[in-house]
This record gives sequence, C-alpha cells and structure tokens, in this order.
Amino acid sequence: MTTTGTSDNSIFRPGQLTFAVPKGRILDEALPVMARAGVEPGAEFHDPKSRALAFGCLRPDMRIIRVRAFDVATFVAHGAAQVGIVGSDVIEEFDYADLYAPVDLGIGLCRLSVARMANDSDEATSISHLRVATKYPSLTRRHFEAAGVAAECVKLNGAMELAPSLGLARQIVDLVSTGTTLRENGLVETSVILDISARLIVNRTALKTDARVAALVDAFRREAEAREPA
Ligand SMILES: Nc1ncnc2c1ncn2[C@@H]1O[C@H](COP(=O)(O)OP(=O)(O)OP(=O)(O)O)[C@@H](O)[C@H]1O
Ligand SMILES: O=P(O)(O)OC[C@H]1O[C@H](OP(=O)(O)OP(=O)(O)O)[C@H](O)[C@@H]1O
Repeated sequence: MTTTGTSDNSIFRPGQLTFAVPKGRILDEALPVMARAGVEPGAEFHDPKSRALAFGCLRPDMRIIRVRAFDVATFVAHGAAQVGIVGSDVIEEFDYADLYAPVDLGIGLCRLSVARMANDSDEATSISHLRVATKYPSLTRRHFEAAGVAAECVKLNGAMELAPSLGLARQIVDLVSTGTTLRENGLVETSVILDISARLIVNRTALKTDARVAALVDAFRREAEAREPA
C-alpha cells in the first residue's frame, strides 16, 4: 500500500486566519480578486489530483478552505472560518446574525427568479397554494408569502428546471444568468426575487477582535473600488 503522506497545508496552526472559498463557479472569478487583495493559495490548491480541503497561503498566517457555497456561510457564521466569499443568494437564504457582508465584490452576477413552463398560463397570484421546487426554501417562502401565496417548497440541490415538466412542482425558484438553462428546458422567467453578486463575508466577533480581519475588509474594499467604473 502506498501513502501520499499528510500535506503540511492541512495542519491547522493556532492563530492562523481561515479564509473560506466556494468550490463552484464563483471561484474562477474570485481568485484574481483575492490575489489583488493579498490572499493567494499555495500551488496545491490548483492541483486537480489533490484531495486536500485546506491549503496553505502565500501569507503564512492564513489558510484557505474550499467548501460548498452554502457551507462557506455556515463556517464563517459559526466562527470556524473568519472570512469568506459567497453569493448574496446564500447570505439572504440563511440570514445568520453573526455574519457580516461588508464588501460587494461585483462578481458572480446573476439573479434569483421564479419560472414556470412556457405553456402554463396561470399566474401565481391567482393561486392560493403552490408547490415550488427550489434550493432556496426560505427566500421562496418569503417571496410568495408577500404575495399572499402559501408556497410548499420541494428542496432540490440542482436541476430544478426538470421539476415542472415532470410534475414535481408547478414553478421553480432558481438562479438565472443568461437564461439559457430555462430556455433549453421549456421554462419562462416570470419574476425576479433578488439581484445577486458575490460578497466578502466576515464573522462579526472576529472583525471586532482580530485586526487582521478589519485589514482584509479594507484590502478587499480598495480592490473592489479600484475596479468600479469612474
Ligand atoms: N449562472 C450563474 N451565473 C453567475 N453566478 C452564478 C450562477 N449560478 C450560480 N452563481 C453564483 O455562484 C454561486 C455558486 O453556484 P454554483 O452553481 O457553483 O454552486 P453549486 O454547484 O450549486 O454549489 P454546490 O454544488 O456547492 O451546491 C451561487 O451561490 C451564486 O451566487
Ligand atoms: O441562466 P444560465 O446562464 O443558464 O445559468 C443558470 C444555471 O446556472 C446555475 O446552475 P449551475 O450551472 O451552476 O449548475 P447546478 O445546477 O449544478 O447548480 C443555476 O442553477 C442554473 O441552472
């Protein structure tokens, strides 16, 4: 039996800051932003064969963890990571009291929308009860409640677009960017719930107690402002 040994990167040292990034589609856009703000993972982060989940950083007092998008918010809200990057969709869905989102990074732009089959003419407003497939049950319930509709949410983790044609739910609430996925699955967007962008998030207690967290917020704010059109 061969062993690859334990990567030094996965060893958590006391006093190190933990920065959480999502492994999904925001990451490619986030890495250059992070580099300009002084946060750069070591080479192992880019090794497709690596099974490590925690990585060293060019800054020795920091490590980077790569987790699922929803889990970035959970790690930071509980103080297991002090800083992270995540879409505002995730922040709004959880609404964690200990999580603060001080910088809009202007990347990962998309929207959370309601959609239905193109040949379903009934509007939700004429229905008092509705089954909706979504990865965002909290935002979905809040949206429909405001319109006086009791939405029964069927939680899916992907491929929401299949639900209406298969009779799982009449409508869906999902992320839309170009609209291609909706179109190619015979759906139409009927309303936008939330315009979304990726944010820098920090744990509120860490921000108050660790000056390095406040310095990171400043660095990311300056980086985002430098990209804003004049
Ligand atoms: N089509 C899109 N265009 C732009 N940004 C998007 C798009 N879809 C998702 N995002 C943003 O990227 C984040 C991560 O989405 P992604 O689809 O990569 O995650 P996922 O695959 O659903 O995550 P996981 O597999 O961890 O559940 C979303 O929370 C959202 O903020
Ligand atoms: O409007 P579009 O440009 O077509 O983008 C929308 C799609 O992007 C996201 O899915 P993703 O591709 O991340 O896959 P997922 O279903 O695994 O989340 C989202 O859930 C939609 O399915």
